[in-house]
Amino acid sequence: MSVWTAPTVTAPVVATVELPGSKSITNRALILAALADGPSMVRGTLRSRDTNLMLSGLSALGVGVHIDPADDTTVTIDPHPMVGADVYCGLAGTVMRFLPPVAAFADGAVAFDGDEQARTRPLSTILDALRDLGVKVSGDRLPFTVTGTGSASGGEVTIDASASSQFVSGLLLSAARFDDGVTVRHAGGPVPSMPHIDMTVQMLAECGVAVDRPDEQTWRVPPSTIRAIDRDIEPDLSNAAAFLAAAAVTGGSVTVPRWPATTTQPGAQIVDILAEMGCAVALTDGSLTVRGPEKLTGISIDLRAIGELTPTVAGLCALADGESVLSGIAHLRGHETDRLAALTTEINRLGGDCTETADGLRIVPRPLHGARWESYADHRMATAGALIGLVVQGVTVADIQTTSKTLPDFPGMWQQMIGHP
Ligand SMILES: O=C(O)C1=C[C@@H](OP(=O)(O)O)[C@@H](O)[C@H](O)C1
Ligand SMILES: C=C(OP(=O)(O)O)C(=O)O
Repeated sequence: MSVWTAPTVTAPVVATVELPGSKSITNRALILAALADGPSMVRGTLRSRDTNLMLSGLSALGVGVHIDPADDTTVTIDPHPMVGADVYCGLAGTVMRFLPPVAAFADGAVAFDGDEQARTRPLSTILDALRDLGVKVSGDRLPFTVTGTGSASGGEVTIDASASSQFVSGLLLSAARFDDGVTVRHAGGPVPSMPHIDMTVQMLAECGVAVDRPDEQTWRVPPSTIRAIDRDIEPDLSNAAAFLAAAAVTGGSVTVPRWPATTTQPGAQIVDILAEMGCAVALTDGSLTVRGPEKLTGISIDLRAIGELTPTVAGLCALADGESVLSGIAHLRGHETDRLAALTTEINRLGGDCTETADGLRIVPRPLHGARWESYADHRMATAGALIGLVVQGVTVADIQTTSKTLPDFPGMWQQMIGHP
């Protein structure tokens, strides 16, 4: 496993950073296009491990996937009758939770597998839901098999989505194709990452599929046609967060072009977090600029809706003045790794003071020193290590390549940002 020496800067970072497409929007767009009533073109497609796995999975199922040879971010998806296949999910939550409902419409057995670490991610909720909707499923976690017959009855299902919003999104994305549609009711603790469910609902609406909300806990999708549409994918704002944070910790200035004026991406909320920690933020002519202060202040914040920002925010807190408390994120124990344990171990290894609470982290800033920062196959752990390493000498990050889960060339982009080609 490669070890990467995180570059340290002695001057404020001043840069403009172009971000590739959003993972969450890309993988939804690909699923919807595969289930649509004709070919669709997706422009600005993110080409990273998670989205390439989605493209491979769809292609194995028999869906036409045509990549423009002149621009690999332009992809045409041509729906065909689907067949039995082997599908590899890697560590991608969006693949392991969005594709099994699609497999219900294949004619044959679809065998799913994934990385070793993926086998412990919560999955049984959506597999049980599929069984309740009339789909044949064997297994409760990776590896498992969905045996499709070309159609499935659908109907009403009650699930506990408190471990992941992706259970709801996965069912909704395919719901219109079930004979009776699908009604998903949530019963359990609070659902995390609600903006990601709003993203699903909005993208379905763009394809002509209306999602009815009889109450806060219920989503109802009648059987209907998913219209083929062409889409442009927004830049990935959760990935932008690590680069904007570089301005915050160095007192510098980072600009991200093509920042959407309105978005369902929860990553957009990094702007409010950085402002609360003392940064100046400005959206000018579609570009977002963050200017870092002399010293960041700590923050107390409930991150339940925006959990995927946690590693970046925790990195900022470890470098801020004053205590920070991050709450509402117990479900991060089921992300790529147990992120609460991983952040606590790694921040403390550098001399920091991070404690796990029942549903989050308490971080008290301490002077940090260099050490090896482990990534746990988690792209956001790796970028958090790079962030701290910008201002703490001697930080090395294990397995920096794991960032390719959602960014094709993080090390290159980071070096370019700080002006070290
Ligand atoms: O639907 C999506 O695209 C996502 C939903 C969230 O998952 P959880 O609800 O499991 O946190 C988020 O953390 C993940 O990165 C992407
Ligand atoms: C939780 C994440 O990913 P996944 O889509 O694999 O759940 C993430 O990207 O922070």
